[in-house]
Amino acid sequence: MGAGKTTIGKALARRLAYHFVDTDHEVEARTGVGLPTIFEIEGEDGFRKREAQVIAELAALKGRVVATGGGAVLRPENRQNLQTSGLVIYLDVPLPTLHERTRHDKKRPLLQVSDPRQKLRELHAQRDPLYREVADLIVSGSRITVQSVLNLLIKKVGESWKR
Ligand SMILES: Nc1ncnc2c1ncn2[C@@H]1O[C@H](COP(=O)(O)OP(=O)(O)O)[C@@H](O)[C@H]1O
Ligand SMILES: O=C(O)C1=C[C@@H](OP(=O)(O)O)[C@@H](O)[C@H](O)C1
Ligand SMILES: [Mg+2]
Repeated sequence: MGAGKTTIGKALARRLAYHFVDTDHEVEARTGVGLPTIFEIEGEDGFRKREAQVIAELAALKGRVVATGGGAVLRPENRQNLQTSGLVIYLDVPLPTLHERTRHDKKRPLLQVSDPRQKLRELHAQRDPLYREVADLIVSGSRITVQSVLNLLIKKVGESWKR
C-alpha cells in the first residue's frame, strides 16, 4: 500500500497506449460500494474472493496494465494468474515512504489501526518474499518514476513486452 501501483500503473498505461485496470476500482465498480464498505460487510476474505475473481478474468486479456491491490500476492491462485498472464513489476518502496504516503488515508481498511506503521511493517515482512517470487522486474526506491520503470522494462525484455 502506497508503493504507487495505481499512480505509476496509470501513467505507464498512458505511455504504452495500453488500457489501464485497477483491480480495487474494478471490485468497487462491480459492487457499487467502496472498499471500506466491502471490508465492513464481507471482511477481508470477502474482498479477497472478489479481488481473485477480477484477477482471474483479467489474466485472460492482453494489452493491459493492471494495478493490483497490495494484498493480491497472498493467494497462490493470484500469483499463478499474474505470473502466467503477463510481466509482473514489483514496486519496492521503503517502509517510511509507504507510511508517509498512506498515513492520512481513510480508504485502506487494513491501516485503520492504532499503529499503522507497525501494521505496514508486518504486511511488508509477509508479502515482500511473495512479490519477489512472482516479479519479473523489481524497481526499488522512494521516488520511482514511469521513466525508470520503462528503462528497466526495455533493458529486461527489449520491445517484446509490446506484444
Ligand atoms: N512514484 C511516486 N512518487 C511520489 N508519490 C507517489 C508515487 N506513487 C504514488 N505516489 C503517491 O502516493 C500515494 C499512494 O499512491 P498509490 O498509487 O495509491 O499507491 P498504491 O496503489 O500502490 O497503494 C498517492 O498519494 C500518490 O500520489
Ligand atoms: O494491501 C492490502 O491488503 C490492500 C491494499 C489496497 O490497495 P493498494 O495497495 O492499491 O492501496 C486495497 O486492495 C485494500 O485496501 C487491501
Ligand atoms: Mg492502488
